[in-house]
Amino acid sequence: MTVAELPAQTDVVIVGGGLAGLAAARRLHRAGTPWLLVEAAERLGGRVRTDAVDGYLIDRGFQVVNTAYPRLSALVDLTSLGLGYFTQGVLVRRGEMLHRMVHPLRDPFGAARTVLTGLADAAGVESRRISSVGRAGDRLRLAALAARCASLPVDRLLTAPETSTEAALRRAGLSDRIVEELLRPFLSGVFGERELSTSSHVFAMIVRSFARGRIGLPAAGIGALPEAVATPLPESLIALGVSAASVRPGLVRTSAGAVRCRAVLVATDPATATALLPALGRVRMHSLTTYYHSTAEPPLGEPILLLDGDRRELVANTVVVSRAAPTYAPAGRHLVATSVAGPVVPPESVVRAELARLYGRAVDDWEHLTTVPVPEALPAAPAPQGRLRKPVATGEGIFVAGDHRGSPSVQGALASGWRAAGAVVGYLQG
Ligand SMILES: Cc1cc2nc3c(=O)[nH]c(=O)nc-3n(C[C@H](O)[C@H](O)[C@H](O)COP(=O)(O)OP(=O)(O)OC[C@H]3O[C@@H](n4cnc5c(N)ncnc54)[C@H](O)[C@@H]3O)c2cc1C
Repeated sequence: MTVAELPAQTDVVIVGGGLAGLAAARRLHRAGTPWLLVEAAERLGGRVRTDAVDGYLIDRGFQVVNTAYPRLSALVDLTSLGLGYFTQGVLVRRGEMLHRMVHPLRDPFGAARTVLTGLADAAGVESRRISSVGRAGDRLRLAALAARCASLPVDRLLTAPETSTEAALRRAGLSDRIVEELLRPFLSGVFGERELSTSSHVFAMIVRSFARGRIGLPAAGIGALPEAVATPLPESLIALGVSAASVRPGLVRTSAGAVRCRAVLVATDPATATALLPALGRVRMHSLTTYYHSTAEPPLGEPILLLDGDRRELVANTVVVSRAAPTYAPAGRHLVATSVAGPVVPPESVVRAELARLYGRAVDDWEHLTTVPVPEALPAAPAPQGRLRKPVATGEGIFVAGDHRGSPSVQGALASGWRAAGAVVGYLQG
C-alpha cells in the first residue's frame, strides 16, 4: 500500500511490522477481522533483517532459527526456508585445547568424547592432551536438566520456583567449572548478559527449545523469517514507511494521517511501546554486537559454535556461518560471525586477537566486513518476572505485543502477537 492510500478507518490498527505485529496480522486475517498494519521502516521484520552486501548475507546480528519454536512452525513451513543447520553441540577453547561437547540429550555419557588426542577430528580440531570441560557428573546433571525442560508441560516450567539463571544452574548441582567454561559464555550470547541474572523461567524455555529442536539459518538470511510470516498477508493492508506518532482509544495518528479504528495493537520495539503507552513503564534492554569477517580458508570444517572456556569474558561465541548456510558467502569465501554481549563495543582489533586465540591460528588475512552493534537487542528479563506471559490488554481497546510481553525471543515475539490478536478478536466480539 502507498502512503497516499492509507484508509481513514478500519477495525484494528497494528503498529509495527516485526515478528509480533506480523503474527498478530496473521491471526486477525484468519479471523476475517479488517486490519491495517503501519510499519515505520521501509521493510518488514524489525530486529530480524538481512542485508546482501557484496555477495555476503549480513544478518542484523547473529541470530538463528530454532525449529522447536511452536508458534514459528505453526505460522511458517520451515522447509520453505531452506534451512542450513548447525552441528548439535559446541566446541570450547580451553588453553591449548579445543573440547567438543556433544548435545547432552543426544549423548549424556559423552564426556570422554570431549577428548581429542593428537588426531584432527571432523572439524579439523586437534588437541594436545586429554582433558574435558566441567567436572565428573556435570554432563549427567546437564542432561537431566535438559530432559526435564524438554518433557515437562510449559505451565509446569513457568510455575516452578523462580530464581536467576545463575542460581538455577547452582541448584541443579552444576560445577563452577562447567558454568564458567561452557554455560556462561553460551548463555551470554543468548541473553545478551553475562551475569545470568535472567529469570530461570526464560532459561527453562530456552533449554526446552534447544533440547527439542535444531538451530539453523534460512538460505536467504534470517530476514526470510518475517517474509515467510508475512507471505499469506495482502500487501494492500500493510503501509511501509508510516510511523505512528500517538495512539489513543479509537485513533492512531501517523506520519501519513490519522486512522480511526475500534482497537489498536501496539507491536513496536519496547522503547517505542513505552513512548506510545507510558503506563507500560520502561523496559531495560540488553545489547549484542556481531563482528563479521570473511576468509578464504575457514578455521573449522563444520558449522559449530566455538565458545571461550578461558574466562576471558569478551567473545560469547564465534561460528563459520557459511558452513551451515553456504549462501551466506560468495564462492571461494567463508563468513565468520562473532558475538559479543553487553553495551561495550570492543574495537575490531581486540576481537580479532581473541579470534586468533580461539581458533588457534593466524587470522591476519581475514577481511573485516562490518561490525553490527544492536544496543537494544533483547528485553532484559531478570528474576523475578512473576508472569512471563505479560498481559496484552491495557484497556479501552488498546493492546500490546512484542518480545517484552513474553520470552525475549522469536518465539516470544510471535506468541505475544498471536495472543494479543486473540484478545482483540474477543474484545471486538464482546
Ligand atoms: C542481535 C540479535 C540476536 C538475536 N538472536 C536471537 C536468536 O538467536 N533467537 C531468538 O529467538 N531471538 C533472537 N533475537 C531476538 C528476536 O530477534 C526478537 O525477540 C524479535 O525479533 C522481536 O520482535 P518484535 O516484533 O517484538 O519487535 P521488533 O522486531 O523490534 O519489531 C518492532 C517493529 O515496530 C516498528 N516500529 C517501531 N516504532 C514504530 C512506530 N512508531 N510506528 C510504526 N512502526 C514502528 C519497528 O520498525 C519494527 O519493525 C535476537 C535479536 C537480536 C537483535
